[in-house]
Amino acid sequence: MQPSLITLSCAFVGLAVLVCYICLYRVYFHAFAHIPGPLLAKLTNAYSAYHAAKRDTHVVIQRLHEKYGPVVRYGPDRILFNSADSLAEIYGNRNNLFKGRAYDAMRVQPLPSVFNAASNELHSKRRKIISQGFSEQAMRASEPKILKHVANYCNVLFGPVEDQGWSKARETTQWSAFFAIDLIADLTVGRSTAMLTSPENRVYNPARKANFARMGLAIQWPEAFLSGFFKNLKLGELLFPKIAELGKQWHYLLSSWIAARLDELKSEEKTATEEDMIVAIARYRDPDTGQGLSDGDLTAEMTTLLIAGSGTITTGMTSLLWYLSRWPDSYQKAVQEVRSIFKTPQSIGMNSKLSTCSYLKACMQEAMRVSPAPTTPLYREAGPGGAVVCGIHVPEGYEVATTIYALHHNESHHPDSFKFDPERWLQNKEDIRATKAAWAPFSVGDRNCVGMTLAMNEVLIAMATILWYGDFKIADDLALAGIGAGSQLLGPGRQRVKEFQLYDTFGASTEGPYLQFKRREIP
Ligand code: HEM
Repeated sequence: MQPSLITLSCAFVGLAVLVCYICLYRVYFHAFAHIPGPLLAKLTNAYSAYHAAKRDTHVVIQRLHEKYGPVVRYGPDRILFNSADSLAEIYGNRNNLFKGRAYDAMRVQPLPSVFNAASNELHSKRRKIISQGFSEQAMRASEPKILKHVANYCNVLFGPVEDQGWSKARETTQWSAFFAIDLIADLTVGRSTAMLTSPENRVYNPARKANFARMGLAIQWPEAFLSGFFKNLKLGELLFPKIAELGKQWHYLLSSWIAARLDELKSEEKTATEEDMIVAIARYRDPDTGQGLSDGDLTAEMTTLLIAGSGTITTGMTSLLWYLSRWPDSYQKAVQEVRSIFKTPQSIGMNSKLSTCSYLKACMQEAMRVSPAPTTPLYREAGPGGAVVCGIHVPEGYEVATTIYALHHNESHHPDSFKFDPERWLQNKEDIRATKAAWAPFSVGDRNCVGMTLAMNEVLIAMATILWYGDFKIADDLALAGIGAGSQLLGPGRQRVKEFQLYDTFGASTEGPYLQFKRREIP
């Protein structure tokens, strides 16, 4: 039987009343009604998903804080804070805030990992296990692999030369991404992805990028990617079909690498000779139960490491390359330091000499401040009874975050915040402490980055090796030189020419810088 016109009209009016009710409630009666923010953000998370799709989340949030102040409503049930205090309160260890549905929505693997585990209990169990892969012994074991992939990276960058010893312009985002994935695949599952050296393996790159884009959308609009009413409609996947499909393909590919390594381990003698992270992690046994991780849990954990340790390193490398190529004084000081500390390239490694490269380290910290890898707000959800952040009550189930990019450009913490100024990290101890309190590229607290030491070593070793072998400069070709730069044409918040532009895909994606490299004459 056809529904009558009256039935349809009633249904339409009913729906309109419901929508009006929800809108009025969210704007005037909601627990966050008193928090300022854009009207659309108060009504729906589709507002922040729109900005995730435009990849300008961090730029928009930084501007919203400038407009509305330190607390901004960025979704119906979400507020953002912007201070060192809020960073400590939200991500500090003793709060009632957890990774919740936003992290569930990002998950593709059937089982949770250390990254998206909601409960403290599961997280601390997993963190203990994963830390086996980052122990001092594991770090020492990783050094030869780091050096091998850094050598491949340098060979490509300094590669065939064209004019007066200078290479042609290299798009460093792409090469740094290949370096990062080759290295992390080798460190985690002993796999040679050879993206730096074998063009045929680069076909995976679009799937890798799509996975990050999917994560960026899902964290902003969890209800479109989670089970329930919307999942039946597959709204997230309907709106972004290519990203959703390619993103899943990346997971299938990583799972197949992990499965292959697990099969190898089972067929090897009990003591596997190759010390990749999966060996250290699979070997772990719970002291109480004697149990290790199941294959499914191992797959979830190793997938997390493969994803977490690739895009972030790419941004770490490219932003450092960008700022050193744009700030000649800093570049010269870093070159001088590296070439005076390391007499030979063989002496570069995870050693005491590396830790004396204080200027290079300051450059890295400063690049990670101005253009940090995490561009999305890392939401935390209030548990039963709610939480209090900077004096504001957050009811159970509602979410809060301090956006790292906005914090790094909060002028009260980092004056002249868009200036690349490594000297900030070389002042007296008191000032450095204040700078550091509002610096969080690796987040803080018990869910901070487990790979932080490894990541900093990778970036420092790679950059020290590049600077040891030769020089780099901005591409001569003006059409390429500007790629990655800010410009008035890119719109508000992206106008600063010397700021390396980030594009939010959960973590940052980047384009450029295009640089030319030249080996130096070794004295
Ligand atoms: C420059 C490089 C890196 C940056 C900037 C970075 C940044 C971060 C940040 C901000 C978080 C917190 C995420 C959240 O709260 O949702 C995080 C977590 C994590 N990172 Fe990194 N990361 C880097 C490199 C790495 C590497 C090389 C690995 C491993 C190979 C790694 C593994 C992880 C894992 C497993 C977590 C989850 C930790 C937990 O929840 O206990 N990261 N990272």
